[in-house]
Amino acid sequence: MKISENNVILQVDNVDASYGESKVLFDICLKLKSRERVAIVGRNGAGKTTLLKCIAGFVKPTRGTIVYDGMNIVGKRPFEIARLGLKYVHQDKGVFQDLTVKENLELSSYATGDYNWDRVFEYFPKLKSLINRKGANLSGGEKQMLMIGRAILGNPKVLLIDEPTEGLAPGIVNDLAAVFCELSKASALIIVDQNLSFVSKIAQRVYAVKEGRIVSEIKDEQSIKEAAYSCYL
Ligand SMILES: Nc1ncnc2c1ncn2[C@@H]1O[C@H](COP(=O)(O)OP(=O)(O)OP(=O)(O)O)[C@@H](O)[C@H]1O
Repeated sequence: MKISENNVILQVDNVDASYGESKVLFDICLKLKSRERVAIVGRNGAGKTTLLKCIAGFVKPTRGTIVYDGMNIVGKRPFEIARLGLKYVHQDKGVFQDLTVKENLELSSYATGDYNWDRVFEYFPKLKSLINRKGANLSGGEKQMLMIGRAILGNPKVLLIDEPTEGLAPGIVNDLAAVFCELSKASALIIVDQNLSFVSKIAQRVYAVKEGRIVSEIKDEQSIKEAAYSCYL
């Protein structure tokens, strides 16, 4: 592991990104320390998912650098970045619908060489009882558990998680908050979420994004919720 002295595992500097002629990210700079929990908030279409996709290699920035574990990863392909230990949990994809929970986990184990499913079941005991159920027949919350469970195989250093609470009941959202705090003992997390009460429970720092730019960085836990609202105005 090459984590730098100040413990920064991921550093994004001056990143721009476009879809064709349409520029959606402007001069994005952010950093993430080892085992830190950072949230990104902002309105629909602000560019949050695009930012995660740039970091994970699905969208290539038109400018800037993304240094992960001491290495500029711009231009690397998503599977290469995942193999280096930086995993992206998509907003609505990631569970193979026709495969069972077991088969879904097997695919990730095959890719990572990590067959320690006990760790997955420690975080998400319910998955054990659903082991033979097909992905298509899982509830939204169960799918979310499976996607995160798959992502933690291989012990990633960084997890990027896109809208984990979307469509989930409040009880499950609370459980997820506890799981994320536990997960961050092993991996640093960047979570994109519009649920500000969830964000204020889990995030140690928040970046607010508006129209493709980071408009504020909020470090004070007391004011995370209040300040995060500013990017919705
Ligand atoms: N594949 C694409 N091709 C063209 N434009 C895109 C594509 N994906 C996203 N966009 C546009 O880029 C902008 C940023 O989208 P992005 O999905 O990153 O925003 P977001 O903040 O994650 O939004 P949401 O909260 O609704 O998921 C939006 O204007 C969106 O329409």
